[in-house]
Amino acid sequence: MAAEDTDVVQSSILRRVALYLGPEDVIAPARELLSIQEWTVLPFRHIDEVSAALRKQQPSVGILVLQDVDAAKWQKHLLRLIAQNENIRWLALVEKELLSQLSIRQLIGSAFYDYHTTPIDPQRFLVMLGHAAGMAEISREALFTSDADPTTPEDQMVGASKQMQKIYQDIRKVAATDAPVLITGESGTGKELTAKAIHERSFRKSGPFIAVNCGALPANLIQSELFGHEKGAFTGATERKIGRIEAANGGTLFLDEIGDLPLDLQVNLLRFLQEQTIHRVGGRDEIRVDVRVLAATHVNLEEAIKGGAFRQDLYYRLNVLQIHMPPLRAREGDIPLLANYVFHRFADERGQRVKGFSEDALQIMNGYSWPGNIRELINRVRRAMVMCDKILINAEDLGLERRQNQRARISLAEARDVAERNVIKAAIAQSLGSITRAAELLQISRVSLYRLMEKHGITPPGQKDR
Ligand SMILES: Nc1ncnc2c1ncn2[C@@H]1O[C@H](COP(=O)(O)OP(=O)(O)OP(=O)(O)O)[C@@H](O)[C@H]1O
Repeated sequence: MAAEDTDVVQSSILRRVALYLGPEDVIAPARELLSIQEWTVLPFRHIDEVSAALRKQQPSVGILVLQDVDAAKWQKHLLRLIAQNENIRWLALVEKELLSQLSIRQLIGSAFYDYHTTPIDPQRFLVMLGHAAGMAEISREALFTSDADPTTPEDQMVGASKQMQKIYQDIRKVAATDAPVLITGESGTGKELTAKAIHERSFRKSGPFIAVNCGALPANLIQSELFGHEKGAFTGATERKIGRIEAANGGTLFLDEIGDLPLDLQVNLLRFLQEQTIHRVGGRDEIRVDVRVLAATHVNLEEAIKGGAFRQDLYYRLNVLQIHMPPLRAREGDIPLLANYVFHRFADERGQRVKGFSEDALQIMNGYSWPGNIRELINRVRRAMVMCDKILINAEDLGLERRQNQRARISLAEARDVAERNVIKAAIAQSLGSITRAAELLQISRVSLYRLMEKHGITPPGQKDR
């Protein structure tokens, strides 16, 4: 995947994310409409925070409140931000009186996509925001879309967190080689999607992508499923069958749950990886096959090797390159993006009144640990979209509040602990990792926040939670 493709992949979802630098009361009148129209507005107090956020997020629109006449200062700030990400469309919010200043008019004319005078007229402001996002997307596409990127909506990888930026980089790097890749990570983190992305960015992209779930096939069928069989090879083999490895000729074979492959088949697979040839079951001929193998596992294969369930030599063969998919709870800022993505992708399934998520739902989603990762998020949001009969989906529609209620047998102290931890994690996520901002949101000092993070085992952003 070219660096630019990552932007294409992200562009459709980041359309409705805007950075906002200015006092809350200026944008407050538009808050309700923003929420109904499914905009995520990320608030900031200082220009340095905006700049830091741009290293992690790539929204389509930035909104700056120009509060004073120091046009030179704003110009400097803006040039810095534009240099960081030239795809963002910047909008100015400015008091009518300030517009009489020539320097401010020059600044707006030269560096901003559009402006709006305060106090905000929510309807007009939302139209302007929509145009800016649309333009950002069009120019992104014009710059980056190429015929070489066959990404379909179903295969889109959504995520702007630094953890996902690293995955996009890794995909790009391994796609340029033909070596096996082992993709590790918890269930539902996107291992198969990553395998497809590697295939689609490799020189094999016009060949087949064949996925086999080694855990889902019965042991007695798996050999013929993978290697094929000749007619009469065993009872019931009435026809010659081409196996999945052969079917992947010229393309990529994705072996999911490789840790479930029986030991005897691990030997056969190893031979194939070493020699690039196979024998169909019951066949004598050696068949040459040109296939790249990608494998995935959610179990620790090193442990499986120690326990004798997995061959070390096969592990070394498969693990030439490795990509580790981060769990959703560690992907800073991606939960609201994914929730909105699912909301749009399955738009035709949702109740007619449903227009988006309540603040409360977004907060609870941010603080939840998502043991089933993205697959669980997709399921919960889809179900909520169908079941919700209000304008905004709330925590109960997502089945998350109910889960907490089910824990009613825990003590009050434990419940407080859980709530405290969740609120802190949500504030840190909402602040894109800025401890200062998170402390402000929580209305406590930075020192107290660090103490509470220590208490709950929440590590500062950039490190993994304990
Ligand atoms: N970054 C992402 N953006 C959007 N959708 C995603 C993303 N990652 C995964 N998904 C979706 O989440 C679901 C689970 O992904 P996938 O099957 O790739 O996970 P997996 O890690 O292979 O799961 P398992 O270990 O259970 O096989 C799929 O519907 C996939 O399309």
